[in-house]
Amino acid sequence: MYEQKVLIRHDKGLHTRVAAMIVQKSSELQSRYQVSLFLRCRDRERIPATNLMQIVTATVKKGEIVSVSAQGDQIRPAVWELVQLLESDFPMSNGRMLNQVDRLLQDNALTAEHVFSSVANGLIVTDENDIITIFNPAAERIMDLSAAEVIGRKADQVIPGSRMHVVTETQEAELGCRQVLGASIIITNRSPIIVDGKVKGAVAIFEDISVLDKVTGELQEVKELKERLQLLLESVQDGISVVNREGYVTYVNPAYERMLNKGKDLIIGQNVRETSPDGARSRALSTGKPVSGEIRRKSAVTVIADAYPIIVDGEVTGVVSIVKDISEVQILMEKLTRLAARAEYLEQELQRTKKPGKAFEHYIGKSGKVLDALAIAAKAAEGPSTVIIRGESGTGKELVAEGIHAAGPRARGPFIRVNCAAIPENLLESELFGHEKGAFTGAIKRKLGKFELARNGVIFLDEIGEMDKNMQVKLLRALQQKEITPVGGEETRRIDVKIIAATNQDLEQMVAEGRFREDLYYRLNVIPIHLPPLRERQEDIPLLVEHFIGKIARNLDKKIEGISREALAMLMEYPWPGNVRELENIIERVVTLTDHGQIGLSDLPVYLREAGKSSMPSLLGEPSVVSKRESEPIKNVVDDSLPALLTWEEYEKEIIALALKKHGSFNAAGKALGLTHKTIAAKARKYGIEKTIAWENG
Ligand SMILES: Nc1ncnc2c1ncn2[C@@H]1O[C@H](COP(=O)(O)OP(=O)(O)OP(=O)(O)O)[C@@H](O)[C@H]1O
Repeated sequence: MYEQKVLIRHDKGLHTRVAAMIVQKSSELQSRYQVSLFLRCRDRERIPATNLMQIVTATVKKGEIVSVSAQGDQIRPAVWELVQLLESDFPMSNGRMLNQVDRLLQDNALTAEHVFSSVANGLIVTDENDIITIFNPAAERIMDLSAAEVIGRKADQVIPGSRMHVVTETQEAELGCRQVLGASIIITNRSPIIVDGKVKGAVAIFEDISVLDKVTGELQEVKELKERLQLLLESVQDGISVVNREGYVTYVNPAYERMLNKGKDLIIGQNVRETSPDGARSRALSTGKPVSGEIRRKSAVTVIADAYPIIVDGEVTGVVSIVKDISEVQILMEKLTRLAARAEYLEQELQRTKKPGKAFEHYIGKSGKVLDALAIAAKAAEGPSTVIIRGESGTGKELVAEGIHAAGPRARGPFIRVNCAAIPENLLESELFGHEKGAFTGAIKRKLGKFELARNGVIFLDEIGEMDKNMQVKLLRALQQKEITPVGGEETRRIDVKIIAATNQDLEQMVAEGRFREDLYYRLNVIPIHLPPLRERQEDIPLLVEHFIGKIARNLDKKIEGISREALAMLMEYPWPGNVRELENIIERVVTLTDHGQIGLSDLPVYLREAGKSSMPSLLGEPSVVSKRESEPIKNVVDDSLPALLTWEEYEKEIIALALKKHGSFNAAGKALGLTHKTIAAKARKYGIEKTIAWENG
């Protein structure tokens, strides 16, 4: 770049009018020589030689050196001519030139005025006496004052809280001052105007930031709200996820990541329509309706999810889902269900009048048949094999089953008794295998079956011969596969129980008649134990009588010394169709009703005595209650014309037929004889006397 230095000789230096002449000349030279001209003084930046304001504010004095430079085509003549002007005395003789300079100055003044008027900020200028010289339209608007009434007057008199005079005095700028003016908030910069080191007044530029202030405040509130929400989302234990209208996951909180055991980088960006098209979120997105209570397995946990569509102006723009980990709850539910079922069972057991015995020592008997049976039972207790206990009603099958449980390795586990005859056929399956109603509600309404209740213990299937054939199939499957399927459920459950079945029925006969499945018979008949009827072990009667007298007297807090020889002989003679249960019942009644220390012949029920006389029991007295009216004539059931000795079965048939005739129902006849109604019914069927009762009862 070509540059030439010039010494300024003009007395007033480059003042306004001189500067205007330089600008005018430079414009002319630039267009004539196709160049751009610049001035530079005191090592400052170059300034365009056509910029009046910049030349004036450079305040170049007489005697200072100014560099003139140019860029473009003919730089030398252009620089030379401008140097000539700068070195001259700036003659004003040329009238044309004078006019042009004046116009330039006028234009510049108008431009400045226009700039002041158009700026959006308020502008106030005061002179060194605090007199307002400029008050632009924005200042009028913000201050609600008209320029006409304030220009020419002292600022601190017309502008409330004005500090222009302070700035003029101190010559120190005040920047970013916040000021409340009526309902508005104003921010002001005030600066002193210093020319040639002398203060010439002050300028204030200010703007109304009320709206900005309000927006800033709102923004701050939104920020705080966002922070709070963020904190909330991060600290809740429920998993939260958000998907957008296309189904892409856009947000997940840390709890959600934990539940999935995956970082959010792997989750965000997935599309739920692809990863889980039937899930709650996909459905809420497609239908625009909330989906709640959806149970899902996620990673290692079970969760319940609710999904809510985000609806903006009637359009679904995404979905928020809230997921709760219910694994713990499920475990607790499970425990609760188990405990509730167990409590219910125990309560039922308590209701039962019969007190269960503890182990084999409670099974009284020293006869060979009893010892044989107990030896097998003790062996059977050691292993896991299925046991079936056979014997007439009242022979103590349950007592032996309890003994097997108590003597075996599962003694610490439960002993669960199921009377297959007492439960209606349609309920037996759910009683044994349990039932459930749906995955979640099932956790509450689910009922555990006896097989599950007996886990780690023993299940005692009493009266197995009464089980209906459909149920026999299901039981067989359960025993073979060692697992059960609860009613209404799909999942199978392993069973871990020792099975003891019992029956007083002739299972072999039933198999032959097709009433009991052969395959189930073999599956159950692994270790059979036969309990002898009491009439086949008369030698045990004294032991049992002594045992029951002692036990019952203790319970009733009575002092009974024993039983007379005659009375005992009579008890030993009686055939005991109801076996030990009948004997126990009779002893209980005798002990209850007797008033003296030793039980004598007269304490025994009349029918026993009559049976003793004729070797046959009498049923027309009060067999179930010890008669207090022993003197009353008792009609002998046995016709004198009958042969003296009949077979046991003939006696039994006669006894049962008479009991049915007298009492009219299986139940009442059973009670009278100390037998269950099932046994009575079975025997009646066996002897073909059930029709009699139907006919008799009309
Ligand atoms: N050998 C025994 N020693 C002591 N008590 C016995 C004996 N046998 C049976 N009992 C008692 O007789 C009653 C009936 O016994 P249990 O219920 O075990 O008979 P069961 O053979 O299972 O009868 P059912 O076939 O009618 O169910 C019980 O109170 C039991 O305690």
